[in-house]
Amino acid sequence: MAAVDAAPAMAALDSLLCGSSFSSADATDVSSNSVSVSSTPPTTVSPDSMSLASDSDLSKRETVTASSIEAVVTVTETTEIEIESPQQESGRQSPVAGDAIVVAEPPSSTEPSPVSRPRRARSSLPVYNLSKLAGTDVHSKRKSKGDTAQAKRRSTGSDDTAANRDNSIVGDSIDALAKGDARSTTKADASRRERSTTAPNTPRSARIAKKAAVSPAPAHLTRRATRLSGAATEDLATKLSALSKRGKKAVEKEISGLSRELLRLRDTNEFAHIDTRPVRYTVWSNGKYIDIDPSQETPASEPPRKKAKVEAKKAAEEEKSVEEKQESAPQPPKKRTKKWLEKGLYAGQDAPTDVLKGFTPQEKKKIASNPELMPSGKPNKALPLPMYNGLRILLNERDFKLPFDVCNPLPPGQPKPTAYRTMTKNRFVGDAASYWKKTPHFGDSSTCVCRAEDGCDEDCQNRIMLYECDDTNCNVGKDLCKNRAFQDLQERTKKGGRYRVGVEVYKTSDRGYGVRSNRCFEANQIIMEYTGEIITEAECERRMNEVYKDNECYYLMSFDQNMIIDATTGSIARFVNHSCSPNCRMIKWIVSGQPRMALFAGDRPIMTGEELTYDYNFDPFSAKNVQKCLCGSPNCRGVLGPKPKEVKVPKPAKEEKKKKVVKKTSKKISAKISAKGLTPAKAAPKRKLQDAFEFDGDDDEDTPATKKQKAANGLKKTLSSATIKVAKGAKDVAKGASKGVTSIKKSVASSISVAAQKKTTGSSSSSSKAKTKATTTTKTKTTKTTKATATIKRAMKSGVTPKTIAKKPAKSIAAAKTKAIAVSRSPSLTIVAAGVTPESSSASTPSAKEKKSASVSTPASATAKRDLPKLTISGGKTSSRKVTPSRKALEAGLATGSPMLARAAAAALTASGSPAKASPKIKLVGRA
Ligand SMILES: C[S@@+](CC[C@H](N)C(=O)[O-])C[C@H]1O[C@@H](n2cnc3c(N)ncnc32)[C@H](O)[C@@H]1O
Repeated sequence: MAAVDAAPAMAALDSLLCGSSFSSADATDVSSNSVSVSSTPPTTVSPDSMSLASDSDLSKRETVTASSIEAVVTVTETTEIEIESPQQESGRQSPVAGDAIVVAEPPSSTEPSPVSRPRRARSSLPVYNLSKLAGTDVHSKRKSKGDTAQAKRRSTGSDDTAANRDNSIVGDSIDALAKGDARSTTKADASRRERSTTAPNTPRSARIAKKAAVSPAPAHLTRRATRLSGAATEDLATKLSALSKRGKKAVEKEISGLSRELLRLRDTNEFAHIDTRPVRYTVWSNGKYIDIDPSQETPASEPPRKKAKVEAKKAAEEEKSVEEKQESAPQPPKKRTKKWLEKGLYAGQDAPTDVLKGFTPQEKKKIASNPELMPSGKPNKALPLPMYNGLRILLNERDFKLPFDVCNPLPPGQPKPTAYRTMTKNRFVGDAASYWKKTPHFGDSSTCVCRAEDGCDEDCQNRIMLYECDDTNCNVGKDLCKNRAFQDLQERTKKGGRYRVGVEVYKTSDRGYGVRSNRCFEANQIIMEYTGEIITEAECERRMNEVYKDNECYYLMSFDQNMIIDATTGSIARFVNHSCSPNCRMIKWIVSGQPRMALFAGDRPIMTGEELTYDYNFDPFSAKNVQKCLCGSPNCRGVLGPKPKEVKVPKPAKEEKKKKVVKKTSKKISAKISAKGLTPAKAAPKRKLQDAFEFDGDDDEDTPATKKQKAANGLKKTLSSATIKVAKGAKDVAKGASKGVTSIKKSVASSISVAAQKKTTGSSSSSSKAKTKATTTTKTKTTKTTKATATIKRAMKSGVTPKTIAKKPAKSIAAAKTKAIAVSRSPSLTIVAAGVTPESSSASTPSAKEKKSASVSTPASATAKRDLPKLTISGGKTSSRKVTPSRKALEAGLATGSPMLARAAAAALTASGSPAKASPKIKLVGRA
């Protein structure tokens, strides 16, 4: 052992230090105690080969021991084990064990070795006590009996770190190796032994401790204890200085490298097992991940930087808000502006301009004497008084109540039809479009002759003809023109909203759905357009048989050119119910050359909340198709059918024949429709020729003003009857106006196309002449596909300028305020003859005498004529007004639906020196 070479020792040390921190711990394996603690002991003790080796083997083993530290360790271990073998316990001493002990004994006899112990003591030691080796003997009985020494050991041991212990041992080993003598080695061994004595849980240690307690510990023991308690590193450094350069470097390198690395690691959160990542709370619902708003997460989960940012932001915001507060503080609080309700009971209805209208002179005096009652001229921003009675109420100082719905006329949430598809514009479907294009019969409008001050009022020729003014046919201009109902409607409803639209569908108690007003409407004001799909008769038939066969209600209405509007997909006007005393009318107008249907208010204003109705006036064709009318008006006819007069009026046999032929073409479909549900549209009555000129039953109730309005708005007529009327009217006009009209092909026309062209030659001076060409095309329809056209062409020179032609009749019409010439287009084509209101149409029929003299022929209804206003021409003085022949012709022409034809006829009349020229006055005979 003394001959141990330093080089292999250093190499061994090197290998010991090159590893983890546990490498140095492994170095403690040189201690037998360490071995016994760290290694897994066998459960049964049996002498190994080394313990049984003979003396002769000893020399060999020593050589091995000298060759490497590991060998030394092995030997030592073996020695230790041998010492504690049960064979020794039985008194049989192994030579190896004895030798080993001898080697470990210090040479000096004066200094007792701390590790030397009596053989007796050694033999009494238990061999391989598992609990001791594993360190679990602290829980043994001895501990519970108050083994203070053991407790002390344990507390001492807890102070010592493993590293210190290891270092001290390594230091001892190095020390010994560096000295290179046996004594040093022995000393190192002794230190190992001493180390083993400090190891806990061995009875031997306990005994040593007892000894130490009795006698003071030797100096070297004290020093070693100090070393074990923490000064070992310094010692190590001191001792390393004794090493050779190479060894020192190697050791320093390893140690310093390790410590640096450890230092670096120690500062990391990872090393300290600190998780700084934010905790994200995840929520899963029904197998889906729900992302939580990060702002809802606990602030603790925010990383510090983010937290700092958020805090800074918050602080900035607070500062800002404080600044704002400071800034806003001195400012006076904003004045709240009251928003007044403008809608309600009077929505859409202008207040009367003349507040004194209708007051008696006494009342007027009273009002004048009380200036408070007189209107100040300032706009009234308060809740208005009842519009027409307000002033009177104030005057008489009466109490009054405003209706409950003055500001909220209709409660919301009305039930609506399920299949509720709307269409705001007509749409041609199938063949309808192509067929429609072939007959541009409405392109004959000419510019009206109204003046700015007139503003296209009731005397506007476009209005009379039910042509809407636009940029192409208006003399007044958009700003002043009042004949633009459809444009007004579009503007009104463009923005939407219930008050602008003004109508809503609601559920009636007994007639299915209906439509009521959401606002007020003036008399004759446009309310809504009747739109839908424009289809041919064939398509209508197909739909009736295939699509609507199970329907209870149909929304089909005869329109124009044998077409039908199917409003199943269309505007809500289709829900308007019938009434025998309606407050509205359905009228067809020509807008930009195209026919359009719309619902207009009747002759009296409509108040908010009223149900809107019009007279279907359709022919059920069969008694079994008759539906009971539930309108509830006093003059209810009892059924949804034509007006009684229309049924009562006897018809000449000749006309009956004609009508029968006409009916053939459309009866088939109409009958089907009426059989299915008696809708107003398809089942529209086939008006008889004279029906178009008959009065309604409520004629007597109508004032002249009412009649005028009615005349201006027209009356629905059926396709076939209108055709006849037009054909006949055209013929009569031609006869009466000039007798120069070549011919009109009489036919059972389904429609009439009247085109008129005005050709003006020369300047606007009085010498200039106008050339007017009037063409009337009558389409015959004996079958659906055949058409016969009769064209009347007349080009005549007129002695009057176009201005004369145009203005004279206009003026004449304006003068006749009590009468109106109206052409009303019903779903097929409705014509109201000159001087005839829709309701008084039968009264317009001139007498036979008048027919002869005036040549103005309208289909007659002899029964009513005496009661009705008549338009006639006489050579004498007129009782009411004077009308030129051209006016007469114009009026007659208007009856056919074409102002141009009328003008042409008038020109012809003038030029041909007809009786009309000789007696150019038209006598308008009013009702008695
Ligand atoms: C075009 S729809 C009108 C809207 C219909 N009420 C609805 O709910 O769809 C026509 C049908 O309404 C019913 N109707 C309309 N006015 C009526 C009245 N005055 N009396 C009874 N039924 C009426 C009839 O059934 C008629 O066939």
